[in-house]
Amino acid sequence: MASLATPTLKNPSSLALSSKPRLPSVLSAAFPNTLHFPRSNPQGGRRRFLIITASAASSFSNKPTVLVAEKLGEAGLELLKEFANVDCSYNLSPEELCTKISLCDALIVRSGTKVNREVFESSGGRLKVVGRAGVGIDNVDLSAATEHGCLVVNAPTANTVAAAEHGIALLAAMARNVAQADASVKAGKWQRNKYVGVSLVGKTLAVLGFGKVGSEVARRAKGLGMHVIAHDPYAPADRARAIGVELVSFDDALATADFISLHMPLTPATNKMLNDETFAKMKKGVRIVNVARGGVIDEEALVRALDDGIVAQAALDVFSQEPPKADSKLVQHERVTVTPHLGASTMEAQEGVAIEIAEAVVGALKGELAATAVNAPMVPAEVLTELKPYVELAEKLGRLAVQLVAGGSGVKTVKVSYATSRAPDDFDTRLLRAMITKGIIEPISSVFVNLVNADFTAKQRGLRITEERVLLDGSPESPLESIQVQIANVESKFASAMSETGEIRVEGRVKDGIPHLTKVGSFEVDVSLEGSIILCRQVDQPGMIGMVGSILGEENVNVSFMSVGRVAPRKHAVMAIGVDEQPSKESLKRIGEVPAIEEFVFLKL
Ligand SMILES: NC(=O)c1ccc[n+]([C@@H]2O[C@H](COP(=O)([O-])OP(=O)(O)OC[C@H]3O[C@@H](n4cnc5c(N)ncnc54)[C@H](O)[C@@H]3O)[C@@H](O)[C@H]2O)c1
Ligand SMILES: O=C(O)[C@H](O)COP(=O)(O)O
Repeated sequence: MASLATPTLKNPSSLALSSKPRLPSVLSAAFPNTLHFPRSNPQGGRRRFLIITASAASSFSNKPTVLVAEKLGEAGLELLKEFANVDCSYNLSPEELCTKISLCDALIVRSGTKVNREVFESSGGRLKVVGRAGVGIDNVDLSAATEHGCLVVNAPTANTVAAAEHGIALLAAMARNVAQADASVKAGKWQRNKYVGVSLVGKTLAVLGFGKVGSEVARRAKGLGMHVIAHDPYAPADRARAIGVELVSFDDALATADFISLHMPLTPATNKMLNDETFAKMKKGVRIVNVARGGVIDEEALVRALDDGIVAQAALDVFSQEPPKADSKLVQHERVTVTPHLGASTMEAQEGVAIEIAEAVVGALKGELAATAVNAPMVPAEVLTELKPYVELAEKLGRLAVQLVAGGSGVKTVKVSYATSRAPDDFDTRLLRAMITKGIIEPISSVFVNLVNADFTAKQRGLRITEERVLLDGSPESPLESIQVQIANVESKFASAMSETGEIRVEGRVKDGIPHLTKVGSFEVDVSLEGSIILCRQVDQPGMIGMVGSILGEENVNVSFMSVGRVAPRKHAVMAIGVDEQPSKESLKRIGEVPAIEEFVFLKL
């Protein structure tokens, strides 16, 4: 039975980008719908690349537009302006942000802008990068970013010292009532007995969250003569040992600390970590510093703990709502010292953060894989170069396999086998998996798939992709021998594509840098994966190639490749014909009418 149905390629024009002369061949081939620009690493380290989706080739012929929605240091702005049109629009309302965002390729924010789902939805697919000029990314909806294929980068290092210094400043100011005493003197009072403080030396400080800021706070607190302990479920013990800090359990930290300093990110797990229950476990008279995020403390519980005398004092730079309400009991509390989220606000840190984020955003727009990507895997440049032809092969095998499914839908279970002699830790399949996913999903949906959203998109569509490595003997010179893609639990419109075990099976390998289809079902074939392919199952007999070739030749369709795979002479054979042009329906019908041809399918790559 011949099949004339050809699934429509939803986005054939996307392939046009790959022939744009300005695209480096490695990356344009890797992601035809993407912009990829390599950039040298100023540190002289390994170059990394980011795969950025380009909604329109035309947007690249002009400069990209970067919206800077909060104040950014001059040095960073200068860097951005060398590459992009920069729109500095501060204090936008959420509605104004949503309106503007559809005209922007990148957005840079600090902690004051909520980059929520609506922002990504309003961007209409144009927004490629969100740059968070700082560490905390709790104001960016990462799930929504990933779903929209938008990369999020942050600037995780430049404000570490500033935040640690602010933590120490609050610690000392709180212990010595600096803010309260200052206000009192300015109010004309002289209350020396009222503002007697407590000493830091010899006291136990518990650092909760022993990351970059936490460890810098610990280092400084030790210099002040404090005994420092830390709790962090993920911190390496050797880092703590190197600073002379003991890692302890959460409960031990709470029970022994005279001072607690918070330095963990705000996540669902850390949200309201300090609450009525945990305050009850603290030493009476404990003092708390928070330069992390307001949300890690249940603020109403803190007011109760202050009033009950469990917490003697608190010094807070951050609040669950910023700015907090003017009549907030916590802010107005006499034993609470507050600052308006100033942790990162030093001249030096702001210049550093601005440069760090501008470099990350420009690099990302150029196609570099950002070292500070928050929601995408990083693939080193040399790995990309090596994988380039396999990346093409992976996408094309995905495209072929899905076009072989009867009706093109119902694809839920895909099994991918990589035949390789590389050790598992020397063989990263994320990019290949993303490309197979792209190949499978794009022809049958309107979804645009890239490295950022491939796994998410697969999961969302209920597509389960399992991977296995078939270990080969031999030299691991080339990363891969072959890739096999199997789709289970579906019918095929080309029965010969079914394997003995009932899956649609296609297999390919790279020959002289060109991806080839080498197996369909149980039939060995050999056709380069360029243009389009006609697969025919026929009774093996002389003259078949000539017969089909002349039908195509009559309408000037150029045959690029032909190969026949057969089970045995004069039995069934599968003929794979590569064509540069798409044959007309009439020609395809004539091929189907050749008596020896039992079934055929036309597949677009
Ligand atoms: N006030 C400011 O202006 C300012 C400035 C910089 C950073 N910050 C905040 O400080 C946070 C920390 O910054 P960083 O650069 O040190 O980040 P980091 O990622 O280097 O460190 C965070 C640490 O918290 C740990 N952690 C995670 N969950 C934890 C838990 N449940 N209990 C204890 N520890 C946990 C992590 O393992 C990590 O070591 C940021 O996320 C940001 O919210 C605030
Ligand atoms: O997470 C951070 O980096 C700090 O909270 C700084 O935030 P900011 O950029 O709004 O100063």
